[in-house]
Amino acid sequence: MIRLHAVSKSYRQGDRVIPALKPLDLHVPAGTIFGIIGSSGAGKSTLIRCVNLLEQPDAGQIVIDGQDLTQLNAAGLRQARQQIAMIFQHFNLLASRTVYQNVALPLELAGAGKSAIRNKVESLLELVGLSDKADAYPANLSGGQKQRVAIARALANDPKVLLCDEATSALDPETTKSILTLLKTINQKLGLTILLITHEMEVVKQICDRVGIIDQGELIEQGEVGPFFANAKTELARRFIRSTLHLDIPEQYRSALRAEPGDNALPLIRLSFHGDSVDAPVITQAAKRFGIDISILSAQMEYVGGTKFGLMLAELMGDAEAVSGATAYLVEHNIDVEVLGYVH
Ligand SMILES: Nc1ncnc2c1ncn2[C@@H]1O[C@H](COP(=O)(O)OP(=O)(O)OP(=O)(O)O)[C@@H](O)[C@H]1O
Repeated sequence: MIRLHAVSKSYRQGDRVIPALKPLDLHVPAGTIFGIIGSSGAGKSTLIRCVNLLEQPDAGQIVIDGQDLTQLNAAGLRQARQQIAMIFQHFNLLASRTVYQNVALPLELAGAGKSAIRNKVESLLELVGLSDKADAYPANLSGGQKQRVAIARALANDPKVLLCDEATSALDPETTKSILTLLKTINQKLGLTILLITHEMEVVKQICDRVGIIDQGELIEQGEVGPFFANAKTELARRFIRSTLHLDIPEQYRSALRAEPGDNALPLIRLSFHGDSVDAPVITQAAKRFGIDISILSAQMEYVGGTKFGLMLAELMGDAEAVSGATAYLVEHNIDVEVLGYVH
């Protein structure tokens, strides 16, 4: 549905050239939800704004539903954009119009008749769960309700593609969940293709089918969400994945933790599981093989896209040689091991 071929973009500030996107290919299959994740300044906004030519790329092709947008004249582009809706972090509603009038606006601009507009707006407000707010003004709505109005408005012209520019970044976690659930419902009910950008891996985890990670204008890794979470290759991807797991060191350990090993000190380690390592009984095997005890302080396992991954905090108890043998054994079995310190 969406194909980008060798799309690149730089900004110019006086004599300075700021590269924002290096030549980049992307394919978002019809009916899927594709999430682009990256840190601040990585190029996410530039990328999504290039997809509907809000930002003009320097080079490359942007093909939506078989049509190369870069080849269209102004009228053709206006027409093509009816198929590509967009929602934003700050909702961009018109403050002087009611909810009903905001959703009706694209239909009015497209020249629809009054009764067609009424039918469409009513069904859209029902879809987003705001039928009772038709006459309210944006100022009297919560952030989540505002985003629901923006979604209804975006769907008014039956687009094939929905672009979401950090659509949940201004919302609290509960509201974020409900908006993401709504986006998934729309994706499934209407077969809408969704491309979203976010800096939160939770968003990807909750609704995306595929994910791409962007760093300094480059799409450095992409794939289906399950395998991506299970076997991310780049350190940046692994860092984003770890950010969805929340394992704190218990306070009593934190205060006893030292950076240097010493006599009778036990290493406290963080194990990251991904891919095949999760199902294998590697922990017990390591303990048996090297004659050590492993005390698990806390663990979090997650299921994403049908695969498991997770983190564990554990203390290794045994002599130094056995502990380092066991650590190497865990690494050999596809587990990332990080020594957080030594408990004295
Ligand atoms: N209008 C502009 N003029 C000059 N440089 C720009 C402009 N817009 C973006 N940039 C630069 O391009 C690079 C990519 O910016 P972009 O906004 O696409 O990143 P981002 O991943 O969306 O970041 P954030 O999450 O902070 O919004 C950055 O180095 C940014 O400073």
